[in-house]
Parts: sequence; C-alpha cells; structure tokens
Amino acid sequence: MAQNEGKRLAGRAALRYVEDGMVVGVGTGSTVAYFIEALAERRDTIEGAVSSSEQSSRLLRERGIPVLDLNATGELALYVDGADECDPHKRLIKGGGGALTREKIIAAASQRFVCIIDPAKRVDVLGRFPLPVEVIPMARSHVARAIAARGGQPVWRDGVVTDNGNWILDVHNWSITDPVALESELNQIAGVVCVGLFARRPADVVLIGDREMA
Ligand SMILES: O=C[C@H](O)[C@H](O)[C@H](O)COP(=O)(O)O
Repeated sequence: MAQNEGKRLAGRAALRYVEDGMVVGVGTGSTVAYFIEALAERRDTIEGAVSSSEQSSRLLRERGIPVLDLNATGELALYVDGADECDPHKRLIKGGGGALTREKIIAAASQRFVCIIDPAKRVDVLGRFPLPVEVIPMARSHVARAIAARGGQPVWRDGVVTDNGNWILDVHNWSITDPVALESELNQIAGVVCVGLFARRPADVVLIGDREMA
C-alpha cells in the first residue's frame, strides 16, 4: 500500500469514533490532514475541535470547523492524532512535525486517544525515528549534553521554532527498550519542555490504514 493511501484510509477510519455533539481533539501532520478533510463532512454534527498546532487550526478553519480553547471545553472524549512510530504496546514517538507539546497536553486531557498511522510507522522497538525533545532555547546545549551522557545523539533542528517559541533536539541512534522509564527520566532534565515519547500515556486505539491494531 502506498504510504499516502495508508494515511488517507486511517484518517477516514477515525471518523467512526466521532459522535454527535463532540468536541474533538485534533493532532498535527499529514495523516491528520486527511482526518480533518473527513471531519469536515461531520462539521454540522460536532461542536468543534481543540487543535494541537497553528497548522491544524488553519486547516480546521478552512474547513469550517470551529477551533475551541481547551481551557473552555474541559476534558475531551476523543483525541485523534498521527505518530512517527508505534510499538506493539501502542507506545509512540511523536513530534516529527514539532507539535509534540500541545499534542501531549491534549492526549492527557482526553479519555480516548485514537492514533492514525500508515503501516510504515509500525516498529517492534521505538527509536529508529529520531526522538524529538522540545527545549527552552537557553537550555539547548545543557539538555544536549545530558542526553549524550545517556547514550543518545542529539541534533538541533536548526531554524525550527515551535508554536510555543521553543527549539527541538532530535535524538538519533537510541534503541528505546524501556520507553516509560526514558520518558520519565528525560522529563527531569532542566530545560526540557516535552519529550516526544508517548509511553506513559500510550494510544488507546491504533488504526493502521483502516484496520484496528490488536
Ligand atoms: O509533530 C507532529 C506530530 O507528532 C505528527 O503526528 C507526527 O509527526 C506524524 O506526522 P505525519 O502524519 O505527517 O507522518
């Protein structure tokens, strides 16, 4: 299956979790763009969306879907987002598009996290995709040294500024055998805003193309 076709099928398949009257949490990326396209068909039946990025907010508004403030909506029933990698326990690497922090906030505030991926995103062990870590700009070198001391190879995503005004380090060559422990450990480094590991709060449902992962 071509990768874009897998993304399109997954984006459409997520519609089956959308119920009338919902406020839907919406992630970021090329797979989510297909979901937003499909969600537009339901725009008159939902209340609106909480968005994880400026990019998704723009797409939602272009499709006539109201973008709401998470501070005003309360907890959400549903969050739909893509991922860069997914292991058999539905633990994820996210943040290839730089939206990891807002994505993690919405995932934490949602009862059900439906992750939409194409088959190429499945891995047995996380870490082939470089792990994104959002950092406060002044802490970039400090965090990079702390990560290198733990065996990772951090590379600054030079020129990229997140929606929160921060920078990103992409950590290469890490075979992440205990993602829950690593997520907790990296969160403790001063200057780290968010780690692109979604292991402590994995996805609840993973759609690979239009099929649900067991
Ligand atoms: O920051 C971006 C997000 O975590 C995306 O969900 C992730 O990078 C996957 O994006 P795509 O669907 O474009 O492969």
